[in-house]
Amino acid sequence: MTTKSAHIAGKAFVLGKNVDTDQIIPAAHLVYSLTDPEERKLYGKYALSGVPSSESGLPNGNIPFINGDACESEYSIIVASDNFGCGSSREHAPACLEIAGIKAIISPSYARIFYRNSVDGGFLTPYESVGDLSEAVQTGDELEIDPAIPALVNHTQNTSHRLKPLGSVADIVNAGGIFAYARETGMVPK
Ligand SMILES: CC(C)[C@@](O)(CC(=O)O)C(=O)O
Repeated sequence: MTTKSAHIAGKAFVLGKNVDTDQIIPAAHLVYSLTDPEERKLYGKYALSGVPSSESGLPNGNIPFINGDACESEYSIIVASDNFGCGSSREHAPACLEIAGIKAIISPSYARIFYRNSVDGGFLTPYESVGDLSEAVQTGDELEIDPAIPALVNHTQNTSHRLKPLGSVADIVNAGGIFAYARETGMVPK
């Protein structure tokens, strides 16, 4: 399990507000095994497949998150508007984004269940932005997250933005999830 709050760098994929779990991974795709090495790749292939094409990558949309028959995205950091991960409690939502190669999400706000699934499952790091950055970043921008500040650096636009500290979930994120954290802290046997 990688240290989830280390320096995360990669290309941005921008989304709007209220991206729900059915847009992230439509219910029809909840049939694949998450433990079978080959089947689990399909979660990456269909990640964000429920996002309306007109909103995919914004501002004028129609930017594919996954190209062709690939199961991994060229993008590593999602920058979205408010209320990311709303809707159902499916853990497949953060899981499919991790399988597709997403390391972190930046949004002003999250649905609580999606946020905790992301952290506790060690799937990806959900950073809260200070304000909505979905119009300050463009899909394809080269980003880097400095966890020490924390801050988002946009190397393409030569800008930087404050992020809210991870706070109480930092130790769980750094451990790579709640089970690793529980073993590390002796809450459960190693
Ligand atoms: C059980 C799962 C398929 C669920 O029904 C759970 C939920 O609705 O929170 C979903 O749609 O994600």
